[in-house]
This record gives sequence, structure tokens and C-alpha cells, in this order.
Amino acid sequence: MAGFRDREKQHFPLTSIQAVVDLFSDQLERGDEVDLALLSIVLGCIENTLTMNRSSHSNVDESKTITPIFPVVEADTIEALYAKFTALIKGAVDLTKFESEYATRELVKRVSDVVWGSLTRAYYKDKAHLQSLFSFLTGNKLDCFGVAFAVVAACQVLGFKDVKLSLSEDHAWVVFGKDSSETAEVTWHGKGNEDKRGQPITEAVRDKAWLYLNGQPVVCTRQMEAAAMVSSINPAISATIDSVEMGSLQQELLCLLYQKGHLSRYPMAIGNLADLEEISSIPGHPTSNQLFEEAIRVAQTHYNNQHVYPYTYFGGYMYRHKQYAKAIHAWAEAASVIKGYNYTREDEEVYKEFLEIANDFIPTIAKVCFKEESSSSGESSLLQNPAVYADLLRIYDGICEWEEGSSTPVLHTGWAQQFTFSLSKFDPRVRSLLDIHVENEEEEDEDGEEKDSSKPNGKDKQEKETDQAASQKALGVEKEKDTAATQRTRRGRKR
Ligand SMILES: FC(F)(F)Cc1cc2c(N3CCN(c4nnc(C(F)(F)F)s4)CC3)ncnc2s1
Repeated sequence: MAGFRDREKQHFPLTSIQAVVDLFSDQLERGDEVDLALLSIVLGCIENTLTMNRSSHSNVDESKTITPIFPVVEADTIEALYAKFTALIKGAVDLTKFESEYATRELVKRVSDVVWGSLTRAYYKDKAHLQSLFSFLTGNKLDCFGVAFAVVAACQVLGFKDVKLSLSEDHAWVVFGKDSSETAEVTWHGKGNEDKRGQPITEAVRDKAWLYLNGQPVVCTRQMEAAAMVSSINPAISATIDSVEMGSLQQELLCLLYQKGHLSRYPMAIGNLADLEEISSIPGHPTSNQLFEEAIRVAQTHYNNQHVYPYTYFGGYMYRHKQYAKAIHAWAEAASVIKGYNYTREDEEVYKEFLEIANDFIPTIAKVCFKEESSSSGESSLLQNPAVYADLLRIYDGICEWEEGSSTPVLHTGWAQQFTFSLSKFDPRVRSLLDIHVENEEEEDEDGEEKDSSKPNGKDKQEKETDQAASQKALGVEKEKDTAATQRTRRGRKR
């Protein structure tokens, strides 16, 4: 049974990032005995010190040098909070009613009610730093991820090894029972939605629903739950300032988890590490590029390519580094994923991602490249590249297909204006280089005669090639030039 014993105590007092990394490393070696409550309280305590009520001059002296400050975390501070958590949970759940080795729906609901019942009545739910057990125990506040995490940590304290955290790209719930065959809502989602705590996630709820990843969520091991806790670290001191020490701690812990193989089924955590490596890469660590590509491969291999964020992470990275053709290609892949979903009112987060891509990033790319073309020798290869134009059509087609069959509309005229603006910046000749094939469908020409499908766009091969050769020659189509990377300021993300 996890507990606050000599093995843990020997790491205290924690006085540096390395000391916290050593504590995590020791815990991770314990396999599924990783003590979630202990680690969450420690991380929450450090985050609280490094990000809350820090006057902006606290560690800047007259010579403007910034002395790094790392809080000293004493054993008895952590032990007291740990004891408070175990007493709250064990005191509120009568285990004599739950004899089985495996959790039941009643047990899970009871634990969720105990956590839920301890929260203060009214507070801003999407404020920062409400994700940890430190926040729960010292402020009685948790965000929606934090409630799900606290339920799993509480079930660990009660000795139920089968209750596991299940994660989508914008929601969290638990699986439990023999073979993790049962599911249960344990927290709320979004604003103005009635919570469904205690209910199972049925096939009807989950199929074609992005919020549940169409039945392909990340079901966590204990070590992956530690990775989720590290991913939920929020280094932000204010809207514009991050704690360097907290960001470094998050990066070192994610890298430790990565090197031990605990991110191998967790695309978003790999993406979070990639984001941090992009801001300040550490020698010996994997590069951002490698990590973004690995996150995509993991989603393709283990989650039937139902995850959107690995592609939008990568697209954002390519966009920031001005590799626009690769960014547009990644967004086309993201659109190919979202088109398989039906949009509902609880999908605002992924709606915002596509809104920014289609109505901000892509029009900006079109403007920048169009300006380049008119200023230089007309050599903006992007706007003359048929592959990029095809990807753009895939993005718009995917978003339209996403809307089809959905209970809530996605598109409005603003989208159409931006679509047409961006498409209009491309050289008209790229269209003649496009072969839009309709996979194994009978094609009919205008008078209803079956068209010879070997003649795409109604032209025979010979005519087609002549057109293409002429356009290619006229366009001098070549590969997108890589341009210098730009430093990215980390985009704070709602958890
Ligand atoms: F549990 C919930 F409800 F909070 C859902 C989860 C979110 C999330 C996450 N995120 C959210 C997505 N996020 C993104 N960062 N960039 C993104 C992209 F749009 F650029 F792809 S998505 C970073 C952190 N990172 C690790 N694990 C999780 S589990």
C-alpha cells in the first residue's frame, strides 16, 4: 500500500528540480504502486510557491540579475496534507460495504461525491492552478481534470487498483472492474452542461463523438496518470509571464517519463514535451520535430488515427517555423480525422482549433506568400504548388463533412469568406494540375453516358499530360523553401 514512509521521506527536504526528478524516478520504479496523492501534493505545492502571489521583483536584484528560486519542500508539510487526504477519503467511504477486490459503480460514484462535496460552492472553474491535490486540500478547488484525477488518487488510497484515468483531448473519466470493462463519468465538462457523474459512457454517447474520441481514449496506467499530472502543470505566473523553474521541472519530468517509455501510448503528453523542447531544447533530449512526428505515429498505430491534436500540434509547429506547405499538410490530416466525427455543442475546444487554422493561420499564409510573390520575381512556389492547393481543398472538404450529419452547424459566412479569400490567392494554373479522383464510383458525363473512368476530368491521358506539362513548365513548380525557425512563445492551454 502506498504511504508516506522512509523510502519517500529520504528524498526530503526537496530543494531542487533534480530532487523532484529523483523522487519521481524512484516512484516510477514502483510500477503500479506510484503514489498519485504524494506526487500531486508535491507538484501542487511547488507550483503554488513558484506561480502564486509572486511580486514581479521578488527574485530580481538591483543589478537586474534574476536569482533562480526553488522552494524548500519539507516532509512534514507534505505529510500533513497526505494524512488529510487519506483521512478524508477513508473517513467518508465505508469499505465494509465494498468487499470485492474490484471497484463497483456505487464505489466510484461515492468517491466522486466525496470529492465533489468537498469543493467550495462557487469559484472560477477554468482558472489556472486548480488541477492538483494541493489545490483540493488547501483551497477546496479543482478544475474538471483535477476532479477526475482526485477520484483516481482516492481509489488508490482505498486500495482499488482497477480504477484508472481515461482521457480524451478535452474530457476525463474512469474505467474500472475486471479487464477495465466498465466506464463512469466522475466530473463535469464545459460550461452549462449538466454533469453526468456515475453514468457509463455508452456506445451511443461515444460513437462519432470527438469528446470521447470515438472509443479510442487514452486509458492510463499508474505511470501514465503521473504523466497526466505532469502535463497538467501550469507554469503561468500571469497571462504573459511563465515561471522558468516550473517550466523546467515540467520539461525534465516529461523527459524522464518519455525515456522510461511511459509516454508511448500518450500522444498529447509527447506533444507537450515537444512544445517545451521547442521553447528551450535540452542537449540529449529528443527534438521537437521527432516528438511531434512520434505523437502522430502513436495516434495512428494505437488509436486508429482518431486523435486530432497530434496533427494540430505539428501543424502549429510548422506554421511557427514558416514551413507553410508542411503546416497545411498537417492540418489536412487533422481535417481528415475530424470529418469522421459529428460536431456537438460540447466540442467547442476543437472547433476553436479549426476556426484559428482556417480563419487566421491559412489566410495569413496566403497573404504573406502573395505579398512575397508580388515583391520578388513572382516565385512564391506555395501559391503555385498543386499539392498545397489539394491539401487546402481537403481541409475545407473535411470541415464541411464534419458538419454533415451533425446536430450543431460548424460553418458560417465568415468561414466561406476566408476559404474563398485563401483559394483566390493561388495561381489559377494550379487547378489544371489537379487530378480529383472519385474512388471507385461510376462517373457519368453530362448526357448521362457512363464516362470512361480512365479519363479523369473528362480528358484523355494524352490531353491531360499536355496540359500538365504546360502548366508545370509555366509555373516552374519547386519544393517549398525552408525558412529560418522563429522562437515561439508557449501558448497557455486550457486544461
Ligand atoms: F483531461 C482533460 F479533460 F483535461 C483532457 C486532457 C487534456 C490534456 C492535455 N492537454 C490538452 C491539449 N493541449 C494542447 N496543446 N496544443 C494543442 C494543439 F492544438 F496545438 F494541438 S492541444 C495540451 C494539454 N495534455 C495532456 N493530457 C491531457 S488530458
